[in-house]
Amino acid sequence: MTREQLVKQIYDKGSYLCVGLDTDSTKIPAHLSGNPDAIFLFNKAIIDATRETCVAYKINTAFYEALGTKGWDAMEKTVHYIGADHFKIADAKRGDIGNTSDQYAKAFFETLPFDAVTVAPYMGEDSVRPFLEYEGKWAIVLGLTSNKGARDFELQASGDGLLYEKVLKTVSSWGTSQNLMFVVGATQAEAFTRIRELIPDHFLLVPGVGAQGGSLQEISEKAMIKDCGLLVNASRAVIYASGQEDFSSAAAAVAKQYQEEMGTYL
Ligand SMILES: O=c1ccn([C@@H]2O[C@H](COP(=O)(O)O)[C@@H](O)[C@H]2O)c(=O)[nH]1
Repeated sequence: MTREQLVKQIYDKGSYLCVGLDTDSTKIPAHLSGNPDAIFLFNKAIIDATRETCVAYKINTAFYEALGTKGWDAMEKTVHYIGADHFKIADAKRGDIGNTSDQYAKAFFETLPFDAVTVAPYMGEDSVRPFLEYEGKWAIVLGLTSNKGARDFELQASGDGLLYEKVLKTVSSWGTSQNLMFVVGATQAEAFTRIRELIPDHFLLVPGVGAQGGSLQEISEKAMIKDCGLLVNASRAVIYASGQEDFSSAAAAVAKQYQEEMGTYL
């Protein structure tokens, strides 16, 4: 999906919500959990309930890889079920020497129909470049993450700035704002103004609202740009809004609330 197509979806829907399908097999409601296809059926119900209110889905591959082939099959069915109108992110945090990254890019962009893969920048340019070589596909590079471990490296001094600032500056020269986004955690709201000085045009994937407590209002006020430039992810707050039979209507209601609030900032 191109930037133009993504932006059109955002303004047509009045939403920059990304629903995170962090589907934990231990949290599937009881009426589904005995079904051999429970993970996919849960995801399908969430997707059907949130399609109109979000523009993207983020599949965190860890939750599927943890289940072996059964989990990978559920992920594959899910990404196909989402379809072409939504931006599909594999949150896999990949990145390795060039010929290995080639294979990761092939796995998510050719074998599976994802639009974007999250990539760790630590191994440098040759580890990221393979994800930038597909027309209409995106690398979403970890910039400043939402967890407390961000202090261990990302927020440490490096040269005349902070390490994450160096990552944003350097990585942004490897691609363009048409094929490269950055992950910035919603819990890092005080950094958003600085981040927009460094990368004024790139889309940001922002996890950390909902369960991690980040403020949608603060992020939107500080980091929204003229064509939005934001995808805000919520996983647990949406998909586990209820643990009962009404889980999909509860998810729909939470996603609708996010959409309504986002509509006021767009
Ligand atoms: O800095 C980061 C990078 C990735 N994540 C991922 O986003 C979701 C957040 O889930 P919630 O349930 O909405 O908290 C999850 O997949 C994380 O692995 C992040 O949280 N922070």
